[in-house]
Amino acid sequence: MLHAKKSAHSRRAAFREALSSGRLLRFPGAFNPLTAVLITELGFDGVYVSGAVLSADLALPDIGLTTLTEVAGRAGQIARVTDLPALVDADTGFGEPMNVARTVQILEDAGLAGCHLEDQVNPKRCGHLDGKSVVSTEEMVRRIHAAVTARRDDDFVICARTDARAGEGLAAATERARAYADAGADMIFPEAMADLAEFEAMRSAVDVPILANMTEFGKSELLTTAALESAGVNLVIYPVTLLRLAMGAVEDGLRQLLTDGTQAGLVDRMQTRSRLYELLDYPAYNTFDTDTFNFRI
Ligand SMILES: C[C@](O)(C(=O)O)[C@H](CC(=O)O)C(=O)O
Ligand SMILES: [Mg+2]
Repeated sequence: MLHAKKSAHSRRAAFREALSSGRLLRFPGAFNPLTAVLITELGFDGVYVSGAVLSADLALPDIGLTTLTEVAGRAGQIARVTDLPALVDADTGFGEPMNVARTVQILEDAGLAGCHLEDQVNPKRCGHLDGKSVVSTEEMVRRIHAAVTARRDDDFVICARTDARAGEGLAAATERARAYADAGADMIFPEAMADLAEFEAMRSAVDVPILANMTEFGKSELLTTAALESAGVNLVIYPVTLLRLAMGAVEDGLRQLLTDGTQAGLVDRMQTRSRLYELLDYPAYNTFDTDTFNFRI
């Protein structure tokens, strides 16, 4: 009811422990808090808060237009409804290393379990598009130092993402990953790996956990959890999957509504009122007032 039961710190500690278990953790991208409730109920290991989704939700392209306040606000709303750890996309950290430091503290305050910071230049773009540029390794190391030094909870996970694979090749990406881990990053997010062999190469390059981004319509082959786990990947995100599914259904539904002049033919595909109320834990609010849930559905 109302909120997560576990403190942010205990969720972070559990996240750390799970990351070192050798198990693959599955983090679908929640496009709103209600989605995070469903992700939790169905037994996933965590919730991802995607920058691409956050900007698309505002009808904006993912080019760094969203502000720290917007990202922290939405990520906080999502993190507070689940006992699972929530990992948020902090893009390039919203500015200079000093901005990165402030970003980390604000995301900690918002109850997140961790964030990822990437080595792209500003304005950034989706990691699966062509034409990306990255900052120097030294500049990214400064971002990581700022992040690691700023956090007040040592269990807050700082994940460093490298976008170097596309422009500089796999060897450069693994070299950067090593430098980022040496600088104190807790996890590496190698962006736009082509296939399992590339994840394996990244796995042997670093000792810290690694993250796989299974985004659709991108540059990575969509690999199964079994394959990723066998390659030693620690965490998989499905960042935009649920938004794409929902928007596909929304568009189909709108078209059918226009054609049929009624939504009657769509009702079978909808989440029912009773399922929605179950997810909202509606009856539990009778703890406050027994007249709250006094109807049948
Ligand atoms: C993971 C990602 O950073 C995101 O914002 O979700 C995106 C996903 C996408 O655009 O498909 C990315 O840059 O890979
Ligand atoms: Mg992103």
